[in-house]
Amino acid sequence: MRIPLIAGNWKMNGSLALIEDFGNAFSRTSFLSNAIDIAVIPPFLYLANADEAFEGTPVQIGAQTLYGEASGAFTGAVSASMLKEFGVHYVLVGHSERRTLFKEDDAAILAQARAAIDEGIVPILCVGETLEERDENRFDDVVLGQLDAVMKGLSEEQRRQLVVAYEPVWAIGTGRTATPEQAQEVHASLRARLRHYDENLADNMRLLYGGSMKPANAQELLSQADIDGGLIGGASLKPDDFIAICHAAG
Ligand SMILES: O=C[C@H](O)COP(=O)(O)O
Repeated sequence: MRIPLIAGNWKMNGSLALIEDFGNAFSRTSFLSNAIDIAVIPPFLYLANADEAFEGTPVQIGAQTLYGEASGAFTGAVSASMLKEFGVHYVLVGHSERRTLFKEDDAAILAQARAAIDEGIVPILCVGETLEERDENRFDDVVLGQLDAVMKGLSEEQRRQLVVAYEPVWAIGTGRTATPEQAQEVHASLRARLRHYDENLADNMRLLYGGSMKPANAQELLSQADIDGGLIGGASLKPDDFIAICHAAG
């Protein structure tokens, strides 16, 4: 019912050579094309090369962020229509690194999600609690608050375009993965909250897990009832690892 999505967020890593390596690796790999969706999310500068390198493979390209305005005097920013021109299918919004390092707040994240949807790009909304918030048992409030901040600002039709990624901040790049039970607990809360908006939406929305997912733990995480894919950081930089995770989902 929900097609798994495995998305590799390269963050500020990679090179033209790595794009080529991935293009070659995916050309040699066979997937059942309708069993799983796959995205590679490199830095902006490599999007055109990635689009070309992944031609003929099931991989779609994604962007790591965008700006919530259509055009104008916003030095350094990139709009949804520009991403669309480069064949971008997904865009991350609200990644914890953008929230923390680039001070993006809920209003900015909502504007980004709307701008993406208006251009037919699928926003992957990232939500997640810090270690302190988990230790204080506030993770549900934090994560559901981040979800509501975007859901409340979207129309029913717009909500249907969204993918959500739960990424506990304490598990990102730390090697410390949430246990499958911890991840499933939060995913179940997210899905329950989605039911307040629309039963059908809750059944169909894909909820990804992110945070130190790797070939060794992917299968167990992905077999949880409410985990519909992964948002992979470090392990998405090695073709063999990333492809192994894709196979675990398919
Ligand atoms: O966007 C990806 C996440 O931040 C996870 O990163 P990680 O797999 O390196 O922990």
